[in-house]
Amino acid sequence: MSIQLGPIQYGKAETRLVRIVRDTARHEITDLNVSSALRGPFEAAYLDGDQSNVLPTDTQKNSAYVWAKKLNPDPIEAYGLALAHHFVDDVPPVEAARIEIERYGWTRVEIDGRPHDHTFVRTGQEVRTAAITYEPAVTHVVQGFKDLVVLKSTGSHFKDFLVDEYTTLQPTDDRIMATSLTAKWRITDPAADLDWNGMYAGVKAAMLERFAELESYALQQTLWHMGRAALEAYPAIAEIRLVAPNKHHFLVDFSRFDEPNENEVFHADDRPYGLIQASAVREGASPAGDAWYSYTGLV
Ligand SMILES: O=c1[nH]c(=O)c2[nH]c(=O)[nH]c2[nH]1
Repeated sequence: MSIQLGPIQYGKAETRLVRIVRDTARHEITDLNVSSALRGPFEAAYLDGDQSNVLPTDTQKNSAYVWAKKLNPDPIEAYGLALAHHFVDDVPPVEAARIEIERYGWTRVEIDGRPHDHTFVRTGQEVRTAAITYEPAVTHVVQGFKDLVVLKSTGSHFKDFLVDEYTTLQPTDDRIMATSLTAKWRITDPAADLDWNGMYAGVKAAMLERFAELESYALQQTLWHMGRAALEAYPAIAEIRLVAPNKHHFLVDFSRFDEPNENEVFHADDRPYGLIQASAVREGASPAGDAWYSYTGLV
């Protein structure tokens, strides 16, 4: 019986770093969770415990800190690309690097309507994500977000579904649609001057507009149209993947009470939930390669 070593990668996961830009009295904050993974000829470390090719994960953590100092890590995609280039270009024998970043949002506290220079409040909205894979013959950036909680209180139907002897669900022409959306979109070999923050805001806005305006007959349909909206808005995006738990809101039965309940009071159930996944791919797009080969599973 022959047992072979399979695919390997190693690195430092979840380096929490906060960068303050304080060149003026008006500070800027970038709050990150950074993971790096190196890919290359590291078999000896696994097979024999030979560390001669192994750049310690502790060093990778330090590099994440130093690169956050060298350059303001905003946009996170440019920071991730620079860090990946460092590992591959400066550290033989590293052959490819994967950088995964979560960015937590902060906005300025407002006092008497004026944004404060150095006091911030965490935004409860989505976590922005980026995954950079530098190989180096090809570069993939997967930009995205997770935990974007959205809800529409009407404009959603679910009816005419397949029914068998176990089906109890009632059809509806007016329900709440809500989800906590994860979206990731791939740009392969991005242009050097790509406006990452602009693309992020634009994709999010395009998807939210479609979510709001599409008369929905299923979460599946809504996701497909949201994904299409992103690809329509940005030709540089090769494909997009969406994951959406259907956050069910069940109408509370008021038949025992002396009150009507005309789609006004719901029970927000947390589990089980439908879990709907979708993707949209541009025809003729460059191949995905290892763009989706994840390290931490966080982004
Ligand atoms: O949008 C929906 N898609 C489904 O597949 C489904 N299944 C279900 O029970 N409710 C819903 N809603």
